[in-house]
Amino acid sequence: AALAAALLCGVGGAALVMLINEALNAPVERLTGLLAPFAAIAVAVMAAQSASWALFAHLGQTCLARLRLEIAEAILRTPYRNLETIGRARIRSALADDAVNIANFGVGFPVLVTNVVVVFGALGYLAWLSLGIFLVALALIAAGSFGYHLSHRSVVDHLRRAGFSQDKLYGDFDQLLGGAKELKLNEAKARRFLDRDLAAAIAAVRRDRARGLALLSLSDGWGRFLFMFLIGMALFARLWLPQENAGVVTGYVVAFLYLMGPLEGVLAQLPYVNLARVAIGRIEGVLAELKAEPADLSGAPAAAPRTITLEGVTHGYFREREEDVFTLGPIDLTLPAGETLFIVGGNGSGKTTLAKLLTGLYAPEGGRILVDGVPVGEGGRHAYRQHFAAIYPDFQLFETLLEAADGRLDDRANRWLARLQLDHKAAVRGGAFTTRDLSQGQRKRLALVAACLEDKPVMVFDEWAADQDPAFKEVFYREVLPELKASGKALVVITHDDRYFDLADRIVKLEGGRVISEGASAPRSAPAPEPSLRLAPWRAAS
Ligand SMILES: Nc1ncnc2c1ncn2[C@@H]1O[C@H](COP(=O)(O)OP(=O)(O)OP(=O)(O)O)[C@@H](O)[C@H]1O
Repeated sequence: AALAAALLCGVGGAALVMLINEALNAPVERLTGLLAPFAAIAVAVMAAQSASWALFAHLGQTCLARLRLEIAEAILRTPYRNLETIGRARIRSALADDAVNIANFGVGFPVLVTNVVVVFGALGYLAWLSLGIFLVALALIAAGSFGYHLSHRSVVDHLRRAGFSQDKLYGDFDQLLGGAKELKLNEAKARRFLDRDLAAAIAAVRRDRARGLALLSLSDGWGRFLFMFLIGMALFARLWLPQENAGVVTGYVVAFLYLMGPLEGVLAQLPYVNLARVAIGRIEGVLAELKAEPADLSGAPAAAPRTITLEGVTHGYFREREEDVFTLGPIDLTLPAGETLFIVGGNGSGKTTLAKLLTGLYAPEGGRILVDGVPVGEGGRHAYRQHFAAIYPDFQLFETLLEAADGRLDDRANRWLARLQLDHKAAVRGGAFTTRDLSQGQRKRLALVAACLEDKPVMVFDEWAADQDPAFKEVFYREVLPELKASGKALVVITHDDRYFDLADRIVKLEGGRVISEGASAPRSAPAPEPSLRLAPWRAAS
């Protein structure tokens, strides 16, 4: 419908050119006969134009909404490791700028269609007026279009390059917002970041976009020049084609002048067409990388596992810059229901990586995972992940909680909040936290409430207690964990809190990606040695 309305508008526009020319050359007695058609076509053009613009705007926005949902769905369905390697900046860029460029094209598309139809209709009329002049005009237009086409290829190249620079820019914006505290505390650091990193990324986008658009304006100017040339050619055609009558020449000049508007409309839309072309390519690229992992989403939740077993499981990170690979494993580990397993080890020893493998966020590169003796295949990983509730150090605290089966979510949540000494700060009403604006440690407690309410058979805490005060650490290790354990859950606790190692049923210690010890209890760490790196003493004011 949108396209039909745009076509109608274009055909009406071309008809108006003919009518105007007729009216200009018609004797007065014929003029009355042309008045009604002129008025009718003018009204039809206006109505068709409004309709096509409104419909295309609707189409553009619908397309934008669907695209965003499609990308969001793809983000959810792709393996987690894929998201880490593609990077947030690129995905955000696709969701924001690229998608908007496509929607903008949707808004401008009727202008393009209408104007292209007007241009072609008027050209047809001109061919009918005089084939000789028309053929010369056509040859000129063909030559002009070729020049246009050549410059457009490099326009698209520049715009594509601007897209890559934009990904980097989005990454820097993340750093600017995420690192606002650090930047405010250190002016030199802020200036360096702003003047070097951010300014360079902004300049790169500006440079490539500006070059692309400048090149486009050159070809735009070339198009306009060509048009003037065509008008001149029609004006002076009688010098070379004396047999042409003045009426035909007027027809040409009027048609060309009338066409200036539509042609400018087409030229003005070309940057948007190109931006949209580049954006579509980039979104397709991101969507292709966001390949969905096979998953059966319809299945009923599986029964709680009695044991989860990792057999020779490995995972490697390749870091291009250092040409280095960190490999975790091979790891052999069995986690029975109701067991509290502590995973300990130094920074970078692979604890979080192991937790990501255990929870199914990473697919094992080697080895396999078994649930009650049955291997978890590629297609079963989605269902497998549903056995876990985990709080990672970079947890996300969602405002709303999942509705409980018994419909008493608020009661249960508020009881948990009281247990975690947060009832004076926040509450759960209508399945949502009343506030999330709390301290980091308090927000982590809210995340703990959300995780407990999910009521999963296995819970993973990745350094959960690291930012809790000593009193609450005590509550967490001595009350919350035993209570969760008593309800039959398997608990995996990644921790450095050696004061509480005695609470573990088993402790696994990692070093350099390998299990170096595993046992019912780990030796308490020896008293801390004298620090070899002393902090510089405060310099006394001289
Ligand atoms: N996203 C990543 N990309 C590439 N390499 C990574 C990534 N995450 C971790 N690594 C590598 O894996 C190693 C183990 O990281 P991991 O996060 O598992 O350690 P960890 O034991 O949890 O450390 P911490 O106690 O500091 O949290 C790191 O030393 C690092 O070399």
